[in-house]
Amino acid sequence: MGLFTASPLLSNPASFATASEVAPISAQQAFSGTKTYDYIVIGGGTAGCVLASRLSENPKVSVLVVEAGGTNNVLEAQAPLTFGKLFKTDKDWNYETTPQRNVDSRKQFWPRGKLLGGCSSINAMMYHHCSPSDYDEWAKVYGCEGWSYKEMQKYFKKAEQFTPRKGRVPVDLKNRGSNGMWKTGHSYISEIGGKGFVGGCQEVGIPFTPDVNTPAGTEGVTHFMTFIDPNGRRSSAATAYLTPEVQKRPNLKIGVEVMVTRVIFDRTGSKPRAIAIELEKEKGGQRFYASAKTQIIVSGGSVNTPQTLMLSGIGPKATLSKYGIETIVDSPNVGENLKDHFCTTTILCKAKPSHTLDYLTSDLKAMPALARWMVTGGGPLTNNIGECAAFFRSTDTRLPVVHKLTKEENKPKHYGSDERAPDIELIGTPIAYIDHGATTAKPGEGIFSIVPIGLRPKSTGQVTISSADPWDKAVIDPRYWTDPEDNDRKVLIAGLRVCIKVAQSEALKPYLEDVPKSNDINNEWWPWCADADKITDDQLIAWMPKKSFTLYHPVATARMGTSIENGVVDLDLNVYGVDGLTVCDASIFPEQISGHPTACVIAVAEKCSEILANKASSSSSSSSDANVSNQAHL
Ligand SMILES: Cc1cc2nc3c(=O)[nH]c(=O)nc-3n(C[C@H](O)[C@H](O)[C@H](O)COP(=O)(O)OP(=O)(O)OC[C@H]3O[C@@H](n4cnc5c(N)ncnc54)[C@H](O)[C@@H]3O)c2cc1C
Repeated sequence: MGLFTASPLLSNPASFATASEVAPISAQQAFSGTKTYDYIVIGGGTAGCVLASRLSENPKVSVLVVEAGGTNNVLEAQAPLTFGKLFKTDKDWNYETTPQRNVDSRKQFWPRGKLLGGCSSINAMMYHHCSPSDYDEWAKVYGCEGWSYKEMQKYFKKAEQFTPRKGRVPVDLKNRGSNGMWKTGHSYISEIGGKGFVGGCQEVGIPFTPDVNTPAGTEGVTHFMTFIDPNGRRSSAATAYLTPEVQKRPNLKIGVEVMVTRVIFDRTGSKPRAIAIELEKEKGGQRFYASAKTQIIVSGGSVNTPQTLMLSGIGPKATLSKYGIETIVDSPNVGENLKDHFCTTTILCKAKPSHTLDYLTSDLKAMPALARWMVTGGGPLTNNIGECAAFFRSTDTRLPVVHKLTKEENKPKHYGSDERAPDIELIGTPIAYIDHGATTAKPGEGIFSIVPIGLRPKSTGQVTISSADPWDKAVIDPRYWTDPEDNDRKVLIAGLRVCIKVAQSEALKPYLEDVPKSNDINNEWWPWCADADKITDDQLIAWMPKKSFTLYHPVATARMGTSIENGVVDLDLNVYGVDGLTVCDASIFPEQISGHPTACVIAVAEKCSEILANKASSSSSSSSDANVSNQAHL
């Protein structure tokens, strides 16, 4: 076990795993015949980086983390505004859903990060605890004792290192963490967003709140906090938790550009026990194995985690049998209960180009901003796109615009996690956000984008497999807008009506151009250019699916529950039916939370690391077997 030289990232599996044509079948065989660690983390993404870092803090244990993608050391994963340039590259799993029957039968593009840091390296950096009642719901409604907001707060704080920024509305520092590994603060905010959009939200009755991440809840309109470091760089889970110092730890190995194809079990005992992982560098290539004495943790994210579990024999028996996979545990909830956040088509307002960031989509015009960012760490390239947002309830009677114009049968029910928790978010963006950023404003034109998001969907989807081949993509069917009450769409009608009023507010006017009035839903500026009071529900319903899109927040596909009947993992995140296997990522959320999930994933991973460390120390202190060694076997 020596210190690493050269790059600590290992892309040759032979340097951290053992080549073999056959998988080990017993713990004894695995631990004597393959490279062995105490912990193996599958996926060096958002949760995986936290786990690898925290577990390897104990120099007595050895940790291997294996990431299918490569390094996060690329400009687009560092300069906040540029993350969209990683979509559809080799840093993206580049998923697509099945055709969504209630969304014009369109397939939906689902980017997921395929690099160290996972989605936290390619996302919009919006830092959000969501609603405190979301976690109380986990505890009270889903029986997940130990996961209430009061209990989670400690992990949010443990993770965070907040740096106040001059010139920003001050926040109460008692609610912010100061000693954590993950850096948070405020990014560049445009005037059109910070004053125009925020002022517009206030005009319609949404109060300003400087901090949506406090025990007081998340209602209001805010200048979003981001995960940005004081040098203007993205603070992803990789940059925060796998720092150069952490990467050099002799007890941590980081494998990259290698796929974990399945988990291997010892089935000689009364209960199957996870003992090893199988790896491949490319489809049909040499197989490698690495073993774990203490625990294997699956952190592949909400799409890949259920896929890996199913390929390993844990999932609905009928699905596994269909593809000739031997069932280790018939676990009916693997891949089920999928919830995502879904947006309507974006409302586009024609803005004065000097007030938006559309010019930065031209590489040439972006050069001065790039130079500024590289030298000072400041300027518009630190904008995170989701710079300002508002959270409110679709049934809030203080927002009469929601109700006055909506037909009785289209009025939504509020399914927030408590009576005060939001079910709608509006995001205001100083740039054209169309087709996930792929369609830009015309040269010389400026666009301010506003979009509502349904935060508490009732539509429930599925992730499943289409074969036993790990290189075949998982099948994703979120079943958007299919809930029996059609409430998901009704919530968005309410959201759109508020958006339109904000778009037409006095506060935004000084930043916008004039366009001719039109009531034609095919006009590029509709519904901003229409008479808000004459827009019908039917028009909104016809328009909203045209370019509606995911907000990239799938959860719950390996959810935590009180038994295998309602969950995949128990309250310590152990997989039901086997020993030695944990899941830790967004897939374990029992229910969708009302906002942006990265902070929650990181808090969950902080808690999971603590659970695992406590478990190891209690079993080593109670173990009577003096030969059981916690030392690395590299
Ligand atoms: C474009 C975009 C914008 C977003 N914006 C925000 C935002 O502003 N704020 C916010 O809070 N959230 C945002 N999110 C959501 C948030 O980033 C994710 O919910 C969260 O990061 C998920 O963390 P995770 O650990 O569950 O999965 P991931 O971070 O996706 O990690 C999974 C990791 O496992 C790896 N992996 C998967 N399978 C294997 C395998 N078989 N072998 C080896 N490695 C494997 C993957 O490559 C990946 O690195 C956004 C997401 C996206 C995609």
